[in-house]
Amino acid sequence: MTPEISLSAGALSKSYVVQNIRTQALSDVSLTLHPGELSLISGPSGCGKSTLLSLMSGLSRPDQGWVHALGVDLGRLDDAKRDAFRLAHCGFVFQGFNLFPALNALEQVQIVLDYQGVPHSQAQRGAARALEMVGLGHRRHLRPAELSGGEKQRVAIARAIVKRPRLLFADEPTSALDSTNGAAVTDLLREIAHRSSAIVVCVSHDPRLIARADRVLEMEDGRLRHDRRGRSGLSFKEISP
Ligand SMILES: Nc1ncnc2c1ncn2[C@@H]1O[C@H](COP(=O)(O)OP(=O)(O)OP(=O)(O)O)[C@@H](O)[C@H]1O
Repeated sequence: MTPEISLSAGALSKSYVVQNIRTQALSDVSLTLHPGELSLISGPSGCGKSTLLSLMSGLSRPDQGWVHALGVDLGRLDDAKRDAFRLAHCGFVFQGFNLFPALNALEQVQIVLDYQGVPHSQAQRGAARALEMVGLGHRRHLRPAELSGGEKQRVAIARAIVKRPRLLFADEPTSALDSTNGAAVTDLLREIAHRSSAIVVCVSHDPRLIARADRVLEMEDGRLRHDRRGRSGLSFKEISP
């Protein structure tokens, strides 16, 4: 049976201690994200967006609270099992693209399936399909130095979706892009959510992206403040402190 596509967190808190000074990055955050939607986590610098993404994706552990992903309580997994969970079910897109300079676009994407032990020709077909999905089929033989910033980010997205993850996390995926490319990348992430019924979560402090998301979660001082429908603009929920 296919597991239900679900991602929920309850009462998440996280602080960091540096040189005996404690910073409360996240305080008592609860939320449920829905499949088939692009959810945007927005808010000013330092409000806890990346920390929330990191906890929701199992990259780090909360001080308090829980995360349930695809029916799995991530807090009950040891580090090796959380790594295996992420490898199997999560895709990641970061601001800096993180592409290998020597590999062409097809190879950048294919390497993910090679690493999973998928047979070569199947991996090549899968990588080509993912590049088609992001509109880069015709650019598959180019290396990063020969691609624009927007194209590089689309290769990074193809790499993140090639194994068809149920959960896709993007941290500031548009901050290195101009507004046209930023909008195109955001639209692509939304399209991926709609087409694949994945849960797509994007962290950004770029206010221009708010109108392009299905749902906008606004953070301030480590807390969720507003939860509203972005594109329809129909519902709006104020979260009391
Ligand atoms: N590894 C860390 N060590 C110490 N403090 C940290 C660490 N990571 C985050 N913080 C602090 O926690 C707070 C929240 O940081 P976080 O990166 O989650 O915010 P953010 O909203 O994503 O910020 P930005 O938009 O600038 O990326 C900030 O005060 C930050 O300085």
